Formats: sequence, structure tokens, C-alpha cells
Amino acid sequence: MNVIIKNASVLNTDGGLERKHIKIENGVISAILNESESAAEGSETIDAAGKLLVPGFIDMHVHLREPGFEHKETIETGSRSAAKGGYTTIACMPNTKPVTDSPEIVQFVKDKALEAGLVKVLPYAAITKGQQGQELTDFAALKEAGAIGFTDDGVGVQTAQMMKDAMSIAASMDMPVIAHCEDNSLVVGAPVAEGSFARKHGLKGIPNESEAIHVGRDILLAEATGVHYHVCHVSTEQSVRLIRQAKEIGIRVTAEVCPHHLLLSEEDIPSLDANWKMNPPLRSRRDVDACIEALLDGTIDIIVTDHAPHSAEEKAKGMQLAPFGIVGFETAFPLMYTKFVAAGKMDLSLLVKRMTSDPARVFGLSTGVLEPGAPADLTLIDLETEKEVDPNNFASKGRNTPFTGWKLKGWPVMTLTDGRVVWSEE
Ligand SMILES: NC(=O)N[C@@H](CC(=O)O)C(=O)O
Ligand SMILES: [Zn+2]
Ligand SMILES: [Zn+2]
Repeated sequence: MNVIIKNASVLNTDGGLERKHIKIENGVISAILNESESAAEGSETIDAAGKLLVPGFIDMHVHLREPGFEHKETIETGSRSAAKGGYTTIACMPNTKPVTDSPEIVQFVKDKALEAGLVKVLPYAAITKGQQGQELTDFAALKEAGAIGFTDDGVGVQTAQMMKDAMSIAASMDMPVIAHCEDNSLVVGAPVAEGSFARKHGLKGIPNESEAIHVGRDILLAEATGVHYHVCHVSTEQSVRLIRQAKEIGIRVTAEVCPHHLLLSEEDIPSLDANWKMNPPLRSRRDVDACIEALLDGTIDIIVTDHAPHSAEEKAKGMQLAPFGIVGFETAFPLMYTKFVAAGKMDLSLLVKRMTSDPARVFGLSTGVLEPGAPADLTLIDLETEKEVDPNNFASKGRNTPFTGWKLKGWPVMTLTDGRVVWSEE
């Protein structure tokens, strides 16, 4: 089937906007025409006048909750939420029930994603069986089944020997190790970061070192093993410093950051509402500033959401007892666009890059670019209309966000995967 997207605003190599017509044939971008060139009508024509057209966003860190926690999210509802947020490729974490530690579960995730038929879902597999930190999974079998990397996200790999073994095997098969960095001996049941909020409410605080100690340890192990080491949800100044130094000396490390760690600090937490509880926790303003600087200078390679839906009942348990995590797909781009691009702190082209071609580069994906021959994974965005974040309108089952009521611009209005409209505002 052929599709033509007419009059779209497309970013050019200088970061300016140009009007283009995009021709799509059999799910692939076949031509990008200048405004003056006439595009023969396709079997389907989409008028994109006044809308920004970008490669579909890529989110390399998400939780879809299926199998096992379907009351929080399913692969279908998570895929729809992703499509609504402008994402066309998402990589899902293995902390399901059962854990994605066998080829059967990898296959199950792929089957469910195809059944949903909305976005491309790339499964990660666990480093250790049941994510218990005791015994490595069968990396070769998991790769064979389609896992794109290994991670115990949700928990840190507690011993250096286990991590080193994992990295050695992953390196030998050219697979990345993706790490949730958290040293449990420094985190004893604390729900928020160390800082003024924790002190005010008499809560235990999570120290920055609990993250950075793993980052430092793992960088040394990545150097020793030669693995591609990717750091999950960076949130501290110290982690940024270690990653920057490692990159400078050529260690194969990449990193991601979430919008909430770029926008909120622990001082912003208004109450004991658990919609402000996530792992890593909101840290100090200093940490936020370090993460922003790192994203701008490329020390941090990509933006991810760490979309982590939980039910309202679970979040109602309060700051101490509720599970960590917030949803992310449907607010990520509007938040980043409004608070960084529209605020003059970041170029639009850099923001788009960190959500498309940079994740594709880091993980070796064929998508994330607007060029002939690339899959027609595309997102149209309205940069003008301001709307309030209303969790009741989320496609996700999760409503757990700290951004309720924020007035934002930059809302995706249409998403296409392989040339097929998978979500549209109408
Ligand atoms: N980020 C979170 O706060 N929660 C994640 C786990 C994780 O990403 O570590 C979850 O699975 O709920
Ligand atoms: Zn994590
Ligand atoms: Zn996560």
C-alpha cells in the first residue's frame, strides 16, 4: 500500500524546518520530495500542513507488565500508550511474572506485540534467573529467541563477579548489558532521595552513592571485558562524572536519562503522594543540572521514559509502601519540548535526535531516521496547541504521573509504524 504525507515540516541538517512530501511504499520511505515537486497522489494521502514530522520515537526502557501484572498494563495497552506518545519502537524490561529469563517468555512478548500490531516491541532478557542475582540465564538461547540485550532492571546486580561473568559472555556474543545501578547495602527501605523532603517528613533517604558505586564498578568491568555497557536512568552528578571520564578514555559505555530526572528535584515533591515515588528517586537540583548538561553534551546519549505503570490502589498505599515508578510515554515529548525547546534551553533537532537516531545508533537499530529506504516509522506533532496533562485521557492503564495539570505543547497527533497509521488524534 502506498501513502503520501504532504506538506510536512521536516528538520533539515542545519536544524531548520522545511516543507516536504514523504512517499511511502510497502511500509518503507521511498522518497522525500521538496515542496515544489509534485507528489503523485498515493492510495492514501495525509495532509500534514503545519505539523512537524519526525522519525517515530524510540524508547529503550519501558515496562509493559505482561506476563503477570496485567492489571497494571498489557503489551497491548502499553503499545497503544506508546503510539499515542509518538513512539514506534520500544524495548521492554524483563521484570514481569514470570521474569523474561527463558526463550519461551521472549517469544511470548514478541507474539503479544505482533498481535497488538501497534509498535515494534524489542524484548530485553534478564541477566540472572528470576532476577534473583544468583545464577546467570542462558544468554545464547535468549539471544537466539530474539532478546536484544541483558538487564536485571528493577534491581541492581549486587556482586561484581556476577556482573563480570555476564559482561564477558555478552561481549563474546556482541550483546549489550543494560544496568539498573543500585547497591542494596546502601538502600535500606528508603522511598525517596536523601535531602530536604526526606528530612522534613522523617523518611529514610536513598544516597547518590547507591547508584554511582555501581556505575563506577561496572565501568571498570566494561573496560576489562570490552562489553557495550549501557547505564539505565542516570540520576546523579556522580554517575555523570564517571560516565564522562569513561567515554573520554574510550570505554564502551552509553547512558540514558528520563524526563522526570531532567525536570524535577526532590524539593519539588509537594506531598506524600506516591505519584512522586520512582526509582531512581528525584534527587537534588545539582543532580538535575548535571543530568541536563550531560544530555546536552552527549555524555548521556538518549532519553527514555522508564514507563512504569502501577494501579491506583498500589499507589494509594502512600510514599513508604507504594511501588516505585511513574508512567511516561504520553508526556515525554510534550514535557521535553515545552520545558527545554520552547524555553530556549535545547534545540529541537537535538531533542529529536536524542529520542530517535541516537537510540538507533546506540542499539544498532535500522529505524530512527528520515531517509529513503528507512522503515516508515513516523510521528506527526502539533507544536502549537497547549493542553493540560490529564491522566484520565491516557491510553495506558497507568495513571501514575507527577505531571497532572501541567500545561504543555508538542502533542503527537498521528503515529505510523511501517507506513500504517497506528494512532491518530481523531
Ligand atoms: N523505575 C521504577 O521506579 N520502577 C520500575 C523498575 C525500575 O525501572 O527500576 C518498575 O518496574 O516499576
Ligand atoms: Zn531501573
Ligand atoms: Zn525501569
